[in-house]
Amino acid sequence: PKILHPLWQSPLTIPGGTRQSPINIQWRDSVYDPFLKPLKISYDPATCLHIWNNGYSFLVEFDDSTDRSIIDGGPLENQYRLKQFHFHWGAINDWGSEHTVDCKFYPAELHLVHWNAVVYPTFEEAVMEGDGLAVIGVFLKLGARHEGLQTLVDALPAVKHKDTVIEFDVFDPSCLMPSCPDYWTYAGSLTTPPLTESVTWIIKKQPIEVDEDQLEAFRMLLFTSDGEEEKRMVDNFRPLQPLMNRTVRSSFQ
Ligand SMILES: CCCSc1c(F)c(F)c(S(=O)(=O)NC)c(F)c1F
Ligand SMILES: [Zn+2]
Repeated sequence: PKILHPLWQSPLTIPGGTRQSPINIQWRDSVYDPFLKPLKISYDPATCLHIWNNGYSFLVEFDDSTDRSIIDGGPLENQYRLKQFHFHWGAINDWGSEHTVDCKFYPAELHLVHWNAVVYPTFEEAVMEGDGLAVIGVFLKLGARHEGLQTLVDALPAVKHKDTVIEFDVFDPSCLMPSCPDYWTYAGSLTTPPLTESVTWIIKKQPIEVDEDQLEAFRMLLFTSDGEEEKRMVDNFRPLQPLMNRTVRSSFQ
């Protein structure tokens, strides 16, 4: 029988998929690559547009019609434009991240999605190409309240239901970056439909800290639309996928 994911009604593994995400990052198996450059991040806070509950997560979307918010360097051959960021989280603090490190889950994971506008004319086309997307993954761990995240948390009640949007016109996602420059990188895929194998993953080694109230604010969002029977938006992470013939490289020794 075809086993479908309860949330996404899509196959848990893509037939013929050789570079699916997420994966467990086994620290000792990652290979230091001295040729990896530092990641360069330059975001313009004015490119922030709105927050949207799309029924899988809440997305903070950016104006990607110019190169005002971009990343460059790292494992990338071109600069990539910021399209949106979103999170994946659990019902409780014991799990929630998509990637794991030495089989350890974090309570949540931030994804900043960028696309290769140097080579591809649209985001939709980049989603279908092996070098089309670059996603920065940042782990969230329970700790001190994150002041930068709080402005986002305060807006979440306005997007409680699926398909609700709220204007959000100034936010600098750089405030969500950990101070340590170290990262792992590997070739992978989207973790939500269309699950295309188009992502260069850049996973930051150092997590950021958020407090319990901030994680609870994520958990009060709903998968469901207004008027439907309420289903809390939790556990919106995909199961781990086989590493297959891939090496995870590290930017640090
Ligand atoms: C056509 C996709 C719409 S944009 C998007 C997204 F909404 C999303 F959730 C993920 S993810 O796979 O869940 N996390 C990396 C993506 F990669 C994305 F590119
Ligand atoms: Zn994601």
